[in-house]
Amino acid sequence: MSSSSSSELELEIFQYIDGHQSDFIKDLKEWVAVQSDSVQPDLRKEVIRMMVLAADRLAALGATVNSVNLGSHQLPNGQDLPLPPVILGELGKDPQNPTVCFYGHVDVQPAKKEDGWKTDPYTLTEINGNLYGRGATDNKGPVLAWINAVETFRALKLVVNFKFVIEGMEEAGSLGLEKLLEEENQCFFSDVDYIVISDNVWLSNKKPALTYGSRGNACFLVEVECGGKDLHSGTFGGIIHEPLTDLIALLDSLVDPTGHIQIPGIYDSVAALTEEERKLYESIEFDLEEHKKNSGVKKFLYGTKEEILLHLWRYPSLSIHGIEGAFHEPGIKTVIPSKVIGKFSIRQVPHMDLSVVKRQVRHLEGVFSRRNSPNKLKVSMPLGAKPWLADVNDPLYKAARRAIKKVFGEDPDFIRDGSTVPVARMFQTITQKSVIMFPIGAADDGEHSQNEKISRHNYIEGTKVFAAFFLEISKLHRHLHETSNMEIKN
Ligand SMILES: C[C@H](N)C(=O)N[C@@H](Cc1c[nH]cn1)C(=O)O
Ligand SMILES: [Zn+2]
Ligand SMILES: [Zn+2]
Repeated sequence: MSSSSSSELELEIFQYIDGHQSDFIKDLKEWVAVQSDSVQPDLRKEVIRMMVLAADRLAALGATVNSVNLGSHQLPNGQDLPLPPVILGELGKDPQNPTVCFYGHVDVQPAKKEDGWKTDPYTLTEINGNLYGRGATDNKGPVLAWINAVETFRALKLVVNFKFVIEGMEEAGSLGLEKLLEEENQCFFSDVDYIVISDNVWLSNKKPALTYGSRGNACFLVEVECGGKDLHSGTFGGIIHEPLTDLIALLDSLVDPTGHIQIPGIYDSVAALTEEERKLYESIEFDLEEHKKNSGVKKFLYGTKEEILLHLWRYPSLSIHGIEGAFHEPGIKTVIPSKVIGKFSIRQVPHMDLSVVKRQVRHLEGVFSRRNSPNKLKVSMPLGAKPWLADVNDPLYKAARRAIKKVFGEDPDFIRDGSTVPVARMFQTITQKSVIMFPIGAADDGEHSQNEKISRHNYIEGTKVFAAFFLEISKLHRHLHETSNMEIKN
């Protein structure tokens, strides 16, 4: 930590954080132990239990906590499932202080030991300075780092008013959240000055970063059905149009081997790359070999740093995620599945429009009709999140950059992210407040993957960075207000 220019208050705070490392890790262990997987319906109870834990943690901090009931949602099979509540928390109301609203989520992606985890995904395990467990970096670790930074301040002196938005459906598309934000815009958000999201990772394993843009995501289901039951492939194979064969042809029509999306018109509205941007990309430090090593693959689709960054941040991508209804167990089963559902998503970028993308995906209907199959095709887009882009000249970025410099001793990378935090764009559009993505996880944390982790270093120094940020944003905010008051007087 570079503390040459740190104030006494900062040093006191940093010492407090260092001295409470084991408490902070114990908290994370307790949270990781909850299987708050929002994707699998049978684990919804665990997500709701997790929301109670998070609400209790905020209440213990002294925050006023409102767990807002969002009702329920319907699954594609017609089953009704309760949505977890969204927590709106509040701590401090000093009109002299800026009000910073933090967003985080405490639901996680599915994880099973058999998927190839070295350790039990729901038992936080420290190996060589890394804390392994589902949700360690996405997003329980960063949420706790923020809460623990707030706790540190509360033990001393609050320089910021805090608000919290904690949800439990981010991994399933933040269902119900947009409506709540709209309803609360004139109430809960009316006195918020700044919004901070810490739900992504740095571009590098070691160098900190601040994120000013992210892609959106349009998720699609492609359902192909023949009769009402599975069939014996000896009795019916060769005489029927098989749903899985149709589906594979449909999925194959989406993207070519170079990664180019084959849906006509999909690239039409992608914002043109400016010369300034191109230069920016050239100047970004990015270790292609490190990134390849993190992914575990042998070769990327593109060979240069600039092409890789452009295809992650500036261009859309299409990924195929799975096929429901297809036989996937080990061994052989000579069956023809009667109904299969292909799942794919398109990460979109400015200025792509979700409704246009949805229309363009009707390309699948054309491919299907050329197959002359009597089967039933249904294409739907159950989820659509928009891309987000922020202004790096906002005071939020200045304060965060100073905090990073103070704690990590170097300036952050200014990056975009290829993944999606649906709430980023919602906050921006609905509240019109400034939003920053302020990651503390590293590029090799393995979000959504086996052996997800956050390093002890990032977790603890990340807590310090958030604490340093509170001081910086409070200084900057006061300065901005004094300057604007002077301008009014003159
Ligand atoms: C970046 C964030 N931690 C995350 O993982 N977001 C998910 C959200 C999502 C998008 N479509 C469906 N869920 C992601 O980018 O996959
Ligand atoms: Zn996340
Ligand atoms: Zn995630």
